[in-house]
Amino acid sequence: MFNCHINVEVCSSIKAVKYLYKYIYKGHDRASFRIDQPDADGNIDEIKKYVDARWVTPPEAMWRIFGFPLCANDPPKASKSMLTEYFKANQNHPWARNILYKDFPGRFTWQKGKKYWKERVERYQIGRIVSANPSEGERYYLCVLLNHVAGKTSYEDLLTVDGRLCGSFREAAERLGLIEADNTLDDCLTEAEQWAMPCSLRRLFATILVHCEPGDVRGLWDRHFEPMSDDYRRSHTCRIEVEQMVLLDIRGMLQSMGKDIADFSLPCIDDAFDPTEGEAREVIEESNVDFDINDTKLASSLNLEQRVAYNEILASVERGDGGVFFVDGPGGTGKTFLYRALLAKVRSKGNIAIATATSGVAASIMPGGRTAQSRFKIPLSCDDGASCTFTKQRLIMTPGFRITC
Ligand SMILES: Nc1ncnc2c1ncn2[C@@H]1O[C@H](COP(=O)(O)OP(=O)(O)OP(=O)(O)O)[C@@H](O)[C@H]1O
Repeated sequence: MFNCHINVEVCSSIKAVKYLYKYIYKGHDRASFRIDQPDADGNIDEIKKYVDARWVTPPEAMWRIFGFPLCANDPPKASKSMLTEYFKANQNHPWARNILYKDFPGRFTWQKGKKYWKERVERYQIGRIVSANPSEGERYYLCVLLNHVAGKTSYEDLLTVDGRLCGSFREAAERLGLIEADNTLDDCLTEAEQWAMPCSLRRLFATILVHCEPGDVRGLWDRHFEPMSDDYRRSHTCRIEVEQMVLLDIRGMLQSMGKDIADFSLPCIDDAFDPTEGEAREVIEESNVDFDINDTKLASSLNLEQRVAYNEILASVERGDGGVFFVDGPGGTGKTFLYRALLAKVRSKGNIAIATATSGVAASIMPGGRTAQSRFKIPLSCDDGASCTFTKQRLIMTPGFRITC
C-alpha cells in the first residue's frame, strides 16, 4: 500500500527523545550570507543574523571560532549576585572591609529572596564559597584575588592595583604577585581537598601541571599525595603500589591533555605496576566500548543502498587499504542504521571503531559516540598555529574504522 520509506519512532528511551529534539531544532540545511553595512546608528542585528545563518554545532565552539561573545552582562553588575552584593556590603559597612570574601559567610548571611548580605546575629555557621579550577582562566584568577584581597567595593576596584586599572583578573593577580609563587596552587589543591574525591584531586593536579607551570612540582606532589591517594589506600596497603597507581592515573590524564608525565619531576613509573602495559588511554577506552548484540543483526535487514555501502566499507576495512566514504541521504533514510551495523560488525571482531560527530547530540545517537573535538583533541580556537594534541603514539594504534557524522 505504501510504496515508500516510512520513519516510525517509538519513544522508548531517552535517545529517542534526543533524536526528536535534534529533528525539531536542527532545521533544514541552508547557508545564507549577506554583507551589509550597520544601520545609521552603527547597529548590527546580530540576532537576525544568527537566526538566518544558523549553524547547529556546540554554541561554545562557534563562540570561540568566531571570537565574539554570544551573550554578556554589560555592565556586569546589572544583576545581583553574591559577589556584587559583597561589593555593596563593603561599601555600606566599612568595618567589614577587612573580611575576605571566603570568610564573609561567617559574619553575614545571604538573603536568598531579597539578594543581599545581612549582618549575622545568630550562631556561628560554616559557609562554602564556590571554588574554581586553574583551567577556567579568568574565573580562577577572580577566585585567587578574592581569596587574598579584602574590602573591594566593585569589579573596577578589584581590578585596580596601585592606582592602575588592569585589563583582566589574571593581570591584577600577577601585579599583586599572587600567581608567581606556587602558594595559590597549593591553596587551590588544599581547598579542593575539603570536598573533592581523590579522583577529582588527581585530575586537578594534572590540570595544574598542564596549565599553571608550577615551579615546585615535586613539592606539590609531596604535600598533596595523601589526599590524592585516599581511595587507593583503602584497598592497598603497600605505599609504593599506591604511589604507582596514583602516578599511572595522572599519566593517563596528562596523556589525554597531550602531555607526557616524564616531562614533570614526579617519581618514576615502574612498568611492572602498569596493567595497561603502556597502552594509550584512548585505545583502552575505545577497546572497552561495548557493542549491542542486537546491532550485529542489523546487517541482515539493510536495504539495497545500505548494503552496497556496508559491503564496500567493510571490504576496505578488511583489506586495510584505508579510504574515505561519504554517506549522504535525506533525514530518516537510514544513515545511522548503517553506522550502527558497521560499528557492531567491527567491534564484534575485537577491533576498534571510533564513532565521532561534530555535536554532542549527533554523537549521542551512535553507540560509543563522542564529539570529534573530544576524541581527537581538536582545539576550539582555530588560529594559524592550532594543532590537535592527539599524539603519534595514539595514532599508531588508531582503529581500522572511524565514523564521523
Ligand atoms: N534497513 C532498515 N530496516 C529497518 N529499519 C530501518 C532501516 N534503515 C533505517 N531504518 C529505521 O529508519 C529510522 C531512521 O533511520 P536513521 O535514524 O538511521 O536515519 P538517518 O538517515 O540517520 O536520519 P538523520 O539524518 O535524521 O539522523 C530508524 O528508526 C531506523 O531504525
